[in-house]
Amino acid sequence: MFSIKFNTTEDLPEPSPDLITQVIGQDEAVKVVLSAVKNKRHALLLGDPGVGKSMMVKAFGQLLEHSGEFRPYSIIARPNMKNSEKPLVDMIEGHLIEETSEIERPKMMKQPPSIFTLLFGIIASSLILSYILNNLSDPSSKFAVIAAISVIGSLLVFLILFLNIFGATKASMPNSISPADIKPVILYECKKRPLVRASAYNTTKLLGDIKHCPLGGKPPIGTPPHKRVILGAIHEAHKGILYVDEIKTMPVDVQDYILTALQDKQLAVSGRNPNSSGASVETNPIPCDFTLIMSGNMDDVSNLRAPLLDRIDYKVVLRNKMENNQENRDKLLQFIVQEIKNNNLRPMTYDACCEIVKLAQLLSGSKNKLTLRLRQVSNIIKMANDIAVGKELSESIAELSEQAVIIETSVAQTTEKKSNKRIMNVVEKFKPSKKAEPKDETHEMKVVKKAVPKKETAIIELKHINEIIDSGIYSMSKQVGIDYLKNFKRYKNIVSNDVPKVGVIHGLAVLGSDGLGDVTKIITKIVKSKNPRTNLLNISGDLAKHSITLASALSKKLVSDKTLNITKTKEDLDLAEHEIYIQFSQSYSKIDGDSATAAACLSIISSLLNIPLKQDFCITGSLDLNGDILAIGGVNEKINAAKEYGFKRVIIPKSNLEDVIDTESIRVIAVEKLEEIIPLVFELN
Ligand SMILES: Nc1ncnc2c1ncn2[C@@H]1O[C@H](COP(=O)(O)OP(=O)(O)OP(=O)(O)O)[C@@H](O)[C@H]1O
Repeated sequence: MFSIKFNTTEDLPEPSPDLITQVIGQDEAVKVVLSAVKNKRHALLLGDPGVGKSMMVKAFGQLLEHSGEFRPYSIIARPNMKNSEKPLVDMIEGHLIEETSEIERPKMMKQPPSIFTLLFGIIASSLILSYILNNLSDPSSKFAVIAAISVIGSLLVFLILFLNIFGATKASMPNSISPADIKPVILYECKKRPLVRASAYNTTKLLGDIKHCPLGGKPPIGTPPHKRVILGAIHEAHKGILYVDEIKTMPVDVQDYILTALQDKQLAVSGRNPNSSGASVETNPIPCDFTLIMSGNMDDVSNLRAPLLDRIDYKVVLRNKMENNQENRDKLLQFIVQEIKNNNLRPMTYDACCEIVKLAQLLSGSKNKLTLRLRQVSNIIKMANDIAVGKELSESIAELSEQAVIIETSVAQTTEKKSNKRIMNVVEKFKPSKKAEPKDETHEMKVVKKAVPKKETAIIELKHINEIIDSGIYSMSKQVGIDYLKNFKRYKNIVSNDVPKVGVIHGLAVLGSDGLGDVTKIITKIVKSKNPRTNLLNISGDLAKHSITLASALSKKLVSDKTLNITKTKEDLDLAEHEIYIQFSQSYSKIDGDSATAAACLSIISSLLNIPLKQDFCITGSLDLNGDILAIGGVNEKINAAKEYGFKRVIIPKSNLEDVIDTESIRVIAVEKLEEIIPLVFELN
């Protein structure tokens, strides 16, 4: 399996701390994007979720920190004396030194206590007052307390109301500006080449904002505009990388702003919320010369405006699977070791690592491939770790309570003269929460020590991985599928048997996006009718409907042309006077696709010619008009379903044979043409 032998992953070398060497299976993409970043070209990373897009960008950030010269800089904001609504933002190259000590850092605005605070205060003080008064017997003391609290309360109410109601009015009055209000503030200090990450939907984080001031935003009560400027990620990424993920959610106006920033290499910050006092404030353009890397899934590109897409030089598609060879299996092993180290997990046994490789095959859909959707694999490893650790804990706790019972009994027997309190003390000490070492180590306590859970001994074993895979807990659709099969399978009238039936065949389907196979019974009945047509029952998806209609036409043609080499025909067969009913029996979940065409075609032929079909096999395969059996998806899930229902044979397209992972306890027959299937499935004698 791997080029190295080991018992557990603890025997393997530690992973490299360099993130770039931790990215596996994306060598081409890494090379391309690395050169893009070095040459300050913009890039778009596309690929399935969890294939390592963010990880790659993080790795580039780590590399950039150590590459080339970088001159630190700071961004400061000053008040604009001519127009206070247009604060001035400057970039200062180099380290901030003492002469800029005049500059202060922006603090969060202190807001006056609200009316709610006032109400809360009144209720709280009334309660305290009533409590105090109840406890005072002297009437003069009661009077003094009431008077004192009334004076303090009135002052507080006045102050709060003044700040809340008259604050804004006061703010608009001509004011004298204090020196603190004209001090410049540091908005951002950049000491190393930045990698700034922002989600596409977070407009404020991306483009910056001007904070709201409930007091009107003018000194002395309000906060001056230059102190309310918040820089965006595009400004903080100046001279570095701006990484924007989730491009699907990027609003069109944000795309336009980014476009402007890319072109002008500068962008002003203005208030984003029209209801805020910041809406009327706008800074001068602030430098933002960055390398843009965006990422998303393949379909998300449609959300990007053409002019922005045009300015992205590199469009890199990340792979979602790699070849299953020794080199890549070793890489997968490296990934397991990394995940264990990076997430502080327990070591994993050799067998469990092999099972992860098998899982990677299954998730890739082929024996010859390994999935690169590694977040999913990582999640499974983490959950298996939780089970391993959880089992250890529960075993220890069980062991602990067992010991406690033994000791309780032995203490009771051997120290009859001692008081009950003493016994209770000993039993108390068995509790694992008591960490303190007993001073006087008695026999009972030694036993207790033995029973305290041993730390860090759990190992992730094959059974833990299998528990996660079998439960399907890592995928919602898998769980729904498992639940469906568990609760519904027993009602399904599907049994592998040796009694051939006319028009009845077992097809195979995959339920849900993450795939769980199921067997579907297809039944065809022909009835005499003046209206010759094909009726489809319980078939939901459009593709399925079209393909079964096609299968019906093809089977009629094959029967009328007598190309199937089947001599027996129904005496009264006249296709012009028959209506065909095809039913996907007990198929209640949405099934789409064309993988049931071969099965449906055989079922119709069986009905048309009145020849029974054997009932000991399942079949999957897409059929084209030439009678060729073409590849289908989810072949492994389908084979597993056939096994689950007890079938001994499964017919699959030849082009899928190389994907088949496990052929244990079932005969897999690969076919290329419809003619090849005829002798395998019809009871011709
Ligand atoms: N190619 C890879 N090499 C090593 N680990 C990987 C790789 N791809 C994914 N992983 C693991 O999966 C985790 C998630 O990957 P990452 O966030 O980079 O995926 P993504 O492609 O950005 O996903 P999304 O599109 O959902 O944001 C990583 O932290 C890492 O543990």
